[in-house]
Amino acid sequence: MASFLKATHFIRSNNNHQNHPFPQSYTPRIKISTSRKPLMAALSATATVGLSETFTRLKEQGKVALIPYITAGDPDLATTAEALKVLDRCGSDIIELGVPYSDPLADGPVIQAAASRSLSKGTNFAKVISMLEDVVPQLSCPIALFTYYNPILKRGIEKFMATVRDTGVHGLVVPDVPLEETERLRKEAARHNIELVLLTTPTTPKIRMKAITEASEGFVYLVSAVGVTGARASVSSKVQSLLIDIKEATSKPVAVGFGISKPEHVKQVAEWGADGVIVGSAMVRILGDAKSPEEGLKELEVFTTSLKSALS
Ligand SMILES: O=P(O)(O)OC[C@@H](O)[C@@H](O)c1c[nH]c2ccccc12
Repeated sequence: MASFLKATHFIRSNNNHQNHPFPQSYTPRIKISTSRKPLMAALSATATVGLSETFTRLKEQGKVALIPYITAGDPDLATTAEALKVLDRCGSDIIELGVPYSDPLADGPVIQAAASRSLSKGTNFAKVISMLEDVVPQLSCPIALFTYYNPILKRGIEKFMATVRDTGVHGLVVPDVPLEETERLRKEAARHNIELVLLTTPTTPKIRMKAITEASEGFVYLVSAVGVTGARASVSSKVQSLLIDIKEATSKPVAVGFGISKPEHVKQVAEWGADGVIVGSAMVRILGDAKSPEEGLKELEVFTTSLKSALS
């Protein structure tokens, strides 16, 4: 207990401004020492399947990936299992599944509320994993697990990766780890054939953005707006120039998330050259506001289908 608390404190207290939701995306004042161990062994073990292969396949077809995000356990894990199947059936190319966490500092009200409802129902990491063990074999698209860093540290990085990999999860998104600290995570992820997706934001300096694109696996997550997750009226036109900058820095696929909640948004971001679009809060809201799980799943199906057709 003490050691993971200390580790988390270390990460946060080294950031320029406290509790910055995206420590990957800006330069910390104090350089955090990183292991010098070569990554060769780890990298040679990476027979990447999953996220990057999905993007390669889509690119060949001239298509843009639809990546919904939902929070596990809201309204309950049985509904999450069904929701994953619905999302898969409606043409999702990758699904980002959030592990609920009590201090979701990068999340806006919709996902925060979903996480606390889920936690109050008793959802925990072990239960999410056992649900996934059951459902992943029934899905045709890869899962990227979203979690804050603390639950990983609590279990131990290696054990966490092994557990996640055993469920057949292909990717991992961890927003609150500074780039300098991702080396250990990346190494363990690579050893377990998990693609660790890193995030860049509109305020990330170019040189750091380049480093993020180099270190990111699967795809690069472009956060479209400063702030926290949540549906917005429109997608900032700045995304278009950010995409140009990122594409100059890397040939890896780039998926845009934050505030994308309508078919028009999805279409717009695709036209600006994104390789994927991530839609979170709008999905989470549907499941959270529904009168019953069945209603929620039906609405989710309609909504996902409408997003998918905006991409075809
Ligand atoms: O909810 P939005 O605005 O549609 O954004 C995507 C998002 O939900 C998902 O990728 C996500 C959920 N929580 C996060 C925290 C940080 C970064 C990304 C996320």
